[in-house]
Amino acid sequence: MIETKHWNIKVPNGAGKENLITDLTQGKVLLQGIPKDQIKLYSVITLAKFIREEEIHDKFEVLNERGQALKSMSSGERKRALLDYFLAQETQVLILDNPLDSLDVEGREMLIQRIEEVAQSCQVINIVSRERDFLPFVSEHLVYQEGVLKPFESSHSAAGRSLLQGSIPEAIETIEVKGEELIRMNQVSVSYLERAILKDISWTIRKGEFWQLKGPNGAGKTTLLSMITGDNHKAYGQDITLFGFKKGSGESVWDIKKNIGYYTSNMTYDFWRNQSVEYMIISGYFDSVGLYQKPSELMRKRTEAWLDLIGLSGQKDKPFIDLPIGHRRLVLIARAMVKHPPLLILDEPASDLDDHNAQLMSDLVNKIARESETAILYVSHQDEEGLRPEKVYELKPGQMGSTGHVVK
Ligand SMILES: Nc1ncnc2c1ncn2[C@@H]1O[C@H](COP(=O)(O)OP(=O)(O)OP(=O)(O)O)[C@@H](O)[C@H]1O
Repeated sequence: MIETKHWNIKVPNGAGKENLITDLTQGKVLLQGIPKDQIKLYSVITLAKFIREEEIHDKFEVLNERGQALKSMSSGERKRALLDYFLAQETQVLILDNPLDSLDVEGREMLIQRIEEVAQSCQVINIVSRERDFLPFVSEHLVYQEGVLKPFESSHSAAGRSLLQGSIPEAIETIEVKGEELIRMNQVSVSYLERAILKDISWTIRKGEFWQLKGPNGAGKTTLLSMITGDNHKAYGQDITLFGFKKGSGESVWDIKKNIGYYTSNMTYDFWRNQSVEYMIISGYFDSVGLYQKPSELMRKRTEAWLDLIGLSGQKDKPFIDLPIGHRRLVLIARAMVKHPPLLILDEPASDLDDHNAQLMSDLVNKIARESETAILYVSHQDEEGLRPEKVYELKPGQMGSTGHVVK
């Protein structure tokens, strides 16, 4: 009997992961001679297809143990549910595209164990952006570069050295907030259909503070954020004060939104497909992305300074969508920051990034924290090496919903 070889393959951002996946699923590399219907692929694209089926055709093929559909699950819950669905099917080869990304510590351990069990009877190919996501029981390592699979050698990080040159460009106008507090929540609780998610959250964010919000998958981080951004009607009737406005006191959406710069990793793929890199940053000065107003000279100058800082001035006319993912991430963070909002929210900014780009991103966020008056709320289930939040707020799940704790 021939021994089954499992593979960890590191694919740096921009190396052409889609081409590799096509070659694998068509049996052109590593999997020669295996029937195509015996090769299954788990990826975010597969996940998006299942969600579309739910939305358009009311077809609910993947449910979790609570019978919940993918659409209303948290991002980590979705990943787990889809992987469970795949792992339950018999197949000769399972290709996993970044399976551990955005899972919490416990979720990662459970999943690694589950994949190891499955690997007794099927071949596993684990494609990752970061070395830390290599499956520990797999001994064969490769890296995909210039369209070719090569032997893998561990890369040495440039930790401690700043990768960005220059300073954070200044704001054009100051956005004033009265007092020292930006956000105050007092005993905030949220439930969905009898299920308690958040329990008695009391939390204050003050001007200029650098917070990390963490907690395991499904703990309620996104739900808590939606209390701040005003995107959840469950915020009404709660004791919440946002930028000096008591929630429900007649404040407009704009009264709140003008104070927030927002970035979430979904934005990297979502929209603005035909816009240039320069436009993407300039549009941060305007309230609406679609309505292009004429930028002032000063806006252009500041945008140029941002492009210099993130090392992309030579690429300003390029379509945003053609940039590698790590650069798109920096552009979107710059876009969220151009106005120096009182609060910058970064929701899972490291997801899908490789080691080098994750370090660049952390570098930029640390710099913003050091050199501006903006408060930062960095949301992630996982600690990011090199990131230096001064304060950490942690959600801890419990029977009655997650409780919140200042742990640093
Ligand atoms: N509209 C909804 N209906 C029912 N349940 C919901 C809804 N929205 C969220 N939930 C549930 O609330 C819980 C908290 O979800 P949330 O997305 O806030 O978690 P999270 O901490 O951001 O998780 P992750 O790290 O996995 O993204 C999850 O169990 C989720 O399934």
